[in-house]
Amino acid sequence: MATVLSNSPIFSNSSSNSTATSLDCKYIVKSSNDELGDGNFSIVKKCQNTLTGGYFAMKKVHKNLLKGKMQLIQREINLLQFLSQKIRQIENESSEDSINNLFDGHHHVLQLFDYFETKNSIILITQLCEKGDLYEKIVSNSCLDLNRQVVPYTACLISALGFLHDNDIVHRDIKAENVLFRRNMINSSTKNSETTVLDYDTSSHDLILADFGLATHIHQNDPNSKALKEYVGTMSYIAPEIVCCRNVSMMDSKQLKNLKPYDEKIDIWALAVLVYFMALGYTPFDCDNDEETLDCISKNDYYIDEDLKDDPKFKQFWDFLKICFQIDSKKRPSMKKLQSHPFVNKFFPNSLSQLNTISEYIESPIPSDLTPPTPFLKRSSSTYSLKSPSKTPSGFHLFDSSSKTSKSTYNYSSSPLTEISSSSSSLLNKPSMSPSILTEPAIVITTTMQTSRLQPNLRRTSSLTNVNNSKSKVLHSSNSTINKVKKNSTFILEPVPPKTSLMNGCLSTTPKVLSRKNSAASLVLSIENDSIVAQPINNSILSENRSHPKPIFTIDDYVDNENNL
Ligand SMILES: Nc1ncnc2c1ncn2[C@@H]1O[C@H](COP(=O)(O)OP(=O)(O)OP(=O)(O)O)[C@@H](O)[C@H]1O
Repeated sequence: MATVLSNSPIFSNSSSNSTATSLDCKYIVKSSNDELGDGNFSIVKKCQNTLTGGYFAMKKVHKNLLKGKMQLIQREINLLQFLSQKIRQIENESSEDSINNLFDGHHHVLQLFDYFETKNSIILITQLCEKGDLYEKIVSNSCLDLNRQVVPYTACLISALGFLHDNDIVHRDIKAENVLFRRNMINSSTKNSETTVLDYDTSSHDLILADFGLATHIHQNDPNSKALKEYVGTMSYIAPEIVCCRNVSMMDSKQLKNLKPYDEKIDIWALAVLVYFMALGYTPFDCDNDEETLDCISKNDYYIDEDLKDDPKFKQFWDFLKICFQIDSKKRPSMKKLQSHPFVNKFFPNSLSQLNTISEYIESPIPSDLTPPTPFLKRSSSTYSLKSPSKTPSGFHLFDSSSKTSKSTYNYSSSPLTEISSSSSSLLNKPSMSPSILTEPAIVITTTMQTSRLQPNLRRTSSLTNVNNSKSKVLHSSNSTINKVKKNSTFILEPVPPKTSLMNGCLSTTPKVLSRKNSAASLVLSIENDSIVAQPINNSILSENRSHPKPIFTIDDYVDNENNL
């Protein structure tokens, strides 16, 4: 893995930085409203490189949130840098045709362009994905169209994960919230002249897998590494083998030794959960409480809607899920094999010829006693509780998928993470199930369930102002139509910014925020000798600012004022 940060003071604590020389920041945030999202550790804003004019996403992680866990953000940067180098290498070595292959995995992995450290924060500059995320898309539409959206999105995710796995990286947090849609690079004139009609949602071309905060290398050289025994991920999406790691921090050395490390197949399980969520609008294993959910995951006990079970339109969908939801991870197919599944194989003309039976997708045939039990319906209206941090050796804890909806507040410190407040909303409203149902799975469908199956996150849905719901032109699909759009692919990689325009891991002044709130200022920012300086409007390189001179704040001022972090 590439070593980064060697020439930088990055990740030292702020007090020890006080004597370090810092460069002027080469990025600005143009408005305090330019927030793209936030996570448990970060706030993400749109920014502009002041030397190139290029737009990026700026992920700002406050050092206070990382006390004692600096290695986590360092691991994320190392992985992203490693992947970005791989992407460029592939692009350089590929022929024009393969560069433009819309469903190539490396096009769908978030690129890191730059990173640096300020007094209070670690900052990552990544590809800008300002077209919303998959979670918003699903929730705002109740569910996605199976053929037009779910299938191409799944194909892109298979490719992206295949790319990661080929490079020995496991993502460990595949979920709708971590699938973003990139800024569309095609200019409007090109778009209008495009005559090709496709039978799938072309926003799939812009799909980007993000958030590598939990990603790690699969083949650890260090035999004592505990990374692949960590209890991490998002509750609804974790595989049975992660459930086995639940009490890892309380295990003695013998138990720990007997605990099998998991591998990249956990991403395949999570992918299947996501495919299910896209198609149906609710997740397959969620129950009243964590205990029940974990129990259902361990038993591979997922809900199948009886109305859809025999619907011919869903045949390949159920079959796809069946081969991915295998308790024994070895029986789950690799991403490569999944490409040949009829559910998605029209997007992979070069995939293996179609495999016919489940056993052809897996390493070994499924013994009859391991055939997944008939799933049953579970409903609840509860809020997930977060796991006690003491159970998580790595300092991570298992984040609940509903945290995105309930916006739980967490108290970060070097002491274990604790949930300090939480709303009661839950993605699913499901009634509790009796213990007898647990031991005797059966399909149970009630009218109540049919009407209340999806009551997601009203807060999120009410604020969906930036969801890209544009319906794509529909009709036919064939390899030839896929090829036709290659020439106008959205997969134009952002040009590599010149080295002089990058911060390259150095210690920096905090990025400036150009606020539009107060128009009284008579100066705008400009660049001289790689530094941002205030100067008369007409001389500014930032043409958009000319008619809107703005007061200048640092991003730390903004964040502190907002009490966001
Ligand atoms: N490159 C990007 N472009 C646009 N928006 C982004 C980008 N990266 C992240 N975001 C937005 O910011 C949110 C938080 O980012 P991210 O998930 O990387 O942070 P995190 O602190 O690691 O989150 P989590 O706590 O979920 O792990 C994302 O859900 C997304 O909405």
